[in-house]
Amino acid sequence: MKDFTKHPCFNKGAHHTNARVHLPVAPQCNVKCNYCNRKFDCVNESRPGVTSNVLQPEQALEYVKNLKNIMPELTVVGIAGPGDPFANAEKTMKTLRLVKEEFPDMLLCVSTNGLNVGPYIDELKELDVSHVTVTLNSFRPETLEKIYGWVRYDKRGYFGKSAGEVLLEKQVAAIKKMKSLDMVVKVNSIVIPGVNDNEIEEVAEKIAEMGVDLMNTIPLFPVKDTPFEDLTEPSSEWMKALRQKVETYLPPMSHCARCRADAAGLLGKDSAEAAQLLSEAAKLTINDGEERPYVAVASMEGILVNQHLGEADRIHVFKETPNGYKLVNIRTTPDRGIGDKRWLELADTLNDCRSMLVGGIGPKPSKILSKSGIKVIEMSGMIDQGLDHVYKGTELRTLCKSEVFKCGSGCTGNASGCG
Ligand SMILES: C[S@@+](CC[C@H](N)C(=O)[O-])C[C@H]1O[C@@H](n2cnc3c(N)ncnc32)[C@H](O)[C@@H]1O
Ligand code: SF4
Ligand code: SF4
Repeated sequence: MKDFTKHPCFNKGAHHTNARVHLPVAPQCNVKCNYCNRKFDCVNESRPGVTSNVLQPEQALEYVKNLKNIMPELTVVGIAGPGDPFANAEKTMKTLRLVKEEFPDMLLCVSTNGLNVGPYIDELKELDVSHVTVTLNSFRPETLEKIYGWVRYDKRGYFGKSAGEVLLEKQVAAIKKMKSLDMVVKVNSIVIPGVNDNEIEEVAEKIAEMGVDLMNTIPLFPVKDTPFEDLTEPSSEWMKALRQKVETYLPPMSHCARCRADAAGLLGKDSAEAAQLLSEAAKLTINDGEERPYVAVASMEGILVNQHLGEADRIHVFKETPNGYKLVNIRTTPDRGIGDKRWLELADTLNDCRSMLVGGIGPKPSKILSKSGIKVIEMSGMIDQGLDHVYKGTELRTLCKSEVFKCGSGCTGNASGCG
């Protein structure tokens, strides 16, 4: 039986003695919170959603191994972004599994918006993930509408009240299921002045009825370039009074440090050595996808992703090395005018590539390449950015096709796709 008293967030008594690490393996998110800005590469900012690197699961395991050597007081491994663990469910579950196999006594936890955790709860339980945090900000759709720009669930986008309704329904179902499996559940509620600050007691009452163990009322941290950037952060006196109200329903958490997605160390005392280990782990070459080590790129000059596949006579092929990305070779695309055969032959030519970066692509070739195991990514910009996305999982601002390249415009084709 694991010792739950060793979790510094769930047990205040442990926060001077027991350390936690957040593994930043989950860069994507399925929700747009109007207070969140997931900016990477900012070592000086200490707030949720920020990380200096994104790790692959295997890199994360190496990081934990090295960290445990210098931080024997490490008792908790959690995943809290920088996006949402279950918008990156495969990577999250793989990371938890790897850590559990290597460190069976480590406490495992995840922090999620709750939208897509439902299908993974049984597996989390099986992996002995004991502590789950769900961010739930209101029970009222008219308030949720003000907090969430959009919600993406099951490949559909939701806006306005319906976004809040979908999110709330999934959060409530997930919390109920987790409690039925006896998991320790904490709810985070971000206190947003003038938006949900007069509903926090209502949230406390309702989650207490659902058996939630702990409530963490977090004052809004107004972040630049977010819709809530101009709101005022609630004062500590105000937060204290609020926590006293919460206490009548369930235990409040009062020592949350609003940590980064790559936080490591004792709460409020993140370790500089850990930051160094994290950056080293991010450079490790991993074997995942070794049978397809390369990435194909449609580029005119080998620097930018700037070609529609239908227009490309040559494809640049890159690989990741410990010294950065290297061009492996340039391959000729099959001749035009042979219909689908052109794309089947191209798939064969690129059978050692795991992904292809293109400025644009028609539906037919996209389908054929994807079916043959090549993940097609439409983007514009520096090739290195696309390679970082494939190899390191960093976020990519994927432009919609019309922003990148209009099929047919500037193309000698007829805009009917390149098939
Ligand atoms: C970055 S999120 C990652 C986990 C997950 N995506 C979620 O939202 O629960 C971790 C926590 O930070 C909170 N958070 C993000 N931005 C914040 C801000 N500007 N002020 C206060 N809390 C914030 C989130 O609401 C969440 O409770
Ligand atoms: S769900 Fe979490 S990571 Fe996603 S936008 Fe909201 S706070 Fe940021
Ligand atoms: S953000 Fe709060 S709950 Fe999460 S690790 Fe930091 S102190 Fe713990």
